[in-house]
Amino acid sequence: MFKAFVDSILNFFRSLFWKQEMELTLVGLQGSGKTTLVNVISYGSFIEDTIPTIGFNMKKVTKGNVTIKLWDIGGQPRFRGMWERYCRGVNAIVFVIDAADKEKFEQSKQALHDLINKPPLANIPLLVVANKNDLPNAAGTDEIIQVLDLRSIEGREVCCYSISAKNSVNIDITLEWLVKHSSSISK
Ligand SMILES: Nc1nc2c(ncn2[C@@H]2O[C@H](COP(=O)(O)OP(=O)(O)OP(=O)(O)O)[C@@H](O)[C@H]2O)c(=O)[nH]1
Ligand SMILES: [Mg+2]
Repeated sequence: MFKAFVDSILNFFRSLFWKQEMELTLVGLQGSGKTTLVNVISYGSFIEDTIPTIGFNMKKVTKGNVTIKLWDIGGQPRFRGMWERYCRGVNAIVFVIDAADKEKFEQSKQALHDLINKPPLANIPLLVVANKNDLPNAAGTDEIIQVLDLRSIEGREVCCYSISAKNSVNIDITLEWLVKHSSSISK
């Protein structure tokens, strides 16, 4: 009883003084669902008619005491040269893969490893989100970890979640991981 009272007082003061700002960059092949995920995080709802991202978009959202700047970079081949620049100095990289599009797994693996092997991106935490788990043939996390060879990645925090931006599945744990594991590298 007394402990609960003390905890609530502490939480109140924490909420007054504890503020966190972070920047995340979302990358991944075209059509994997980056913009849809950003929309779900920002507005809490699925927006069906996204158009391919040309270049990049930025959205700023506040969740409790955390303000998150989300960089959403186009996944078309002509924009992939921009990925590294927008990943420099961010608190975490979010790599989005369409878990149902198995034909593109190899391409995703290449794109991911090309990116994270760039020296300026060393140590930046990496969250792989296997999106579209609402589709019947979507691969689960074990398969994604294997096809993307995530176990070979060393020297940074790495995690993989199976999500559905469409049905808002596992969006909360995705954000929780990002807030908890984000490095304090500043842009
Ligand atoms: N079934 C299903 N469809 C999804 C999901 N997330 C996104 N989509 C659909 O996938 C398509 C592409 O989504 P976008 O968010 O535009 O993909 P993107 O990664 O931003 O694509 P680029 O901007 O071209 O790189 C759209 O038709 C979305 O409605 C999901 O969780 N489940
Ligand atoms: Mg997009």
